[in-house]
Amino acid sequence: MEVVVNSPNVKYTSNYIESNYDYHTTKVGKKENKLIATPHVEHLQIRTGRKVPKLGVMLVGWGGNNGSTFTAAILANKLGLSWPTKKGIQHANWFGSITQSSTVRLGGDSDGKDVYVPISNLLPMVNPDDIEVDGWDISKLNIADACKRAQVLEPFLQDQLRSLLVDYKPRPSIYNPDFIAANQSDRADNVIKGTKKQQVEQIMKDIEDFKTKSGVDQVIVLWTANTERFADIIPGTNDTAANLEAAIANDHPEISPSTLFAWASVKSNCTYINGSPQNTFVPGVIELAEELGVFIAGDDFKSGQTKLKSVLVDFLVSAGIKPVSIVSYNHLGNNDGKNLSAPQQFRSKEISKSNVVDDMVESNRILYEPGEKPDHCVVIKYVPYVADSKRAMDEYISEIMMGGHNTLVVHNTCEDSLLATPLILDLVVLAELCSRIQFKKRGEAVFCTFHPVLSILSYLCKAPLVPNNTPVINALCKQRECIENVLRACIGLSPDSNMLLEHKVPILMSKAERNVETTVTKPIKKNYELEIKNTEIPIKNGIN
Ligand SMILES: NC(=O)c1ccc[n+]([C@@H]2O[C@H](COP(=O)([O-])OP(=O)(O)OC[C@H]3O[C@@H](n4cnc5c(N)ncnc54)[C@H](O)[C@@H]3O)[C@@H](O)[C@H]2O)c1
Ligand SMILES: O=P([O-])([O-])O[C@@H]1[C@@H](O)[C@H](O)[C@@H](O)[C@H](O)[C@@H]1O
Repeated sequence: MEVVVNSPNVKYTSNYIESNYDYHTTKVGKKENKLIATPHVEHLQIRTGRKVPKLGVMLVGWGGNNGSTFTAAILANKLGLSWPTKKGIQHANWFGSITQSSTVRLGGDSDGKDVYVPISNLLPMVNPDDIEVDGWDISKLNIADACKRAQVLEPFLQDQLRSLLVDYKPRPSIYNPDFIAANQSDRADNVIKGTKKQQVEQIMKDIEDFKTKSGVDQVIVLWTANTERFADIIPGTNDTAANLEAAIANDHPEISPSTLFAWASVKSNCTYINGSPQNTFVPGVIELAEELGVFIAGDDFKSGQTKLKSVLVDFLVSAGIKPVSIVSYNHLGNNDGKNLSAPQQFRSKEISKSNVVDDMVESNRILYEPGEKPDHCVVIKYVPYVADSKRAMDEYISEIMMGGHNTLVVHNTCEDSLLATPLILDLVVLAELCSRIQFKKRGEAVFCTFHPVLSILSYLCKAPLVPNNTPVINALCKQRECIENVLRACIGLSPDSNMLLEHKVPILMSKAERNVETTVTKPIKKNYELEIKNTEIPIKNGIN
């Protein structure tokens, strides 16, 4: 059901949803041994384009487990397919996608009951059924055969899609054996020859060719190819846009395929998203994106073990419990696992999986001294037999009061690609939506967009890429609230504070809830009356 906001601060025109939104924050300063908290408000005008474009998604690594599964899922949902399984009939769905399968609390009805709506009802979003898919792979296998190779989807479903998927053929791609595991070389039968400059030119031609042939209005390029080793950041080579452009022209060996794809995409005015952990976004690419105002986002889909970690550690630390040892082991047998069995590629993944607790640890100086962190160990092993069915085992040891310990052990088995595929959808749907959202301070003339480094997509990434000198947030609940509350602001609704005072304070409660009239008239005791203005919070034993 569509959501229409009844407010003088929200206007629906034929082209935009416009909202006057007061953005409230708290500025904190220090004065002697006090922290001074000062409420601050920015009076904003936000407008969201109502026309949803026809979206094209070009996947790098299209023939992989994630890429082929994503393509099959788009068609299976579009065609409303179902298939028999040993437990009965299974219908296509998008479980695991927040835009397709999650809801938000809109507010309370006249009976005081919470009203929840699909998150996609808040603002006009791309319908997955309308997405056109294309892409590249170093393996020339068509997508029907790629699905078979991936061993992710049931044969009964694959059989229904084969006649369609067989016509999806990945475009030749940029292959550089120096950046992915040597064990991937047997797949590389579909590569673009030539210099790096020629390869970039071909990628840009491919994007234009896809646009022309598909008739899409907008293209988003997303990397779901193999994890690459980290590239060295070399001053004079990839540290600025100009130097990177020159390095590409000079065929510099340290420019990775993923950076070439990012460069070509940004030059083609296409949002580029990195679903893998490598440092595709060298400073030269970030500078180009900022100069051209093109969105980039990443890194590394946050799909399973790490997603849970960004909830569990947040829960423990915010409960005043101190995680002191985190060991995350998993084994899997898909091609991703095969590629990650090589040390340099594993190192990329180890980095993205290891930094996810930093913000939560940093938030609590009662538990942790400056610089103190839990032991954190990441292990990934390749065991072919389990294929895409990843087995993850985690152990969390925490200190509780008076020298006690709490040990949480988690065992998690999942088809890894079925956790990542819905994230690909959310990344492209939300990135496209963000391209239609603009902000300005009330009274000013010019609207601006989000910063080109689209950190609002952090919820979907293990190692969020954020604008320089801005905070990296990994706590999943905060990341999800960020998305929810930005969408609410676009339709003039305040953040859901979860205070629910309307159910706690008699003067706000409904008559039915109050049921004892006298509590409303009960005099408020003097010492409860607080004057809240520039609240001064004394600093206790050095804790800010
Ligand atoms: N749960 C998940 O599946 C998950 C979670 C987080 C991150 N990731 C990352 O997503 C990526 C894809 O995962 P997957 O399971 O689909 O892996 P996959 O190995 O099945 O697919 C990768 C595909 O990329 C292709 N490829 C490699 N180099 C290429 C290049 N330069 N250009 C074009 N294609 C290239 C390979 O041929 C392969 O088809 C990996 O980097 C993985 O680490 C996956
Ligand atoms: O998202 P997550 O489950 O923490 O991490 C996953 C790893 O556990 C897995 O070994 C790897 O193959 C996937 O690419 C993904 O990165």
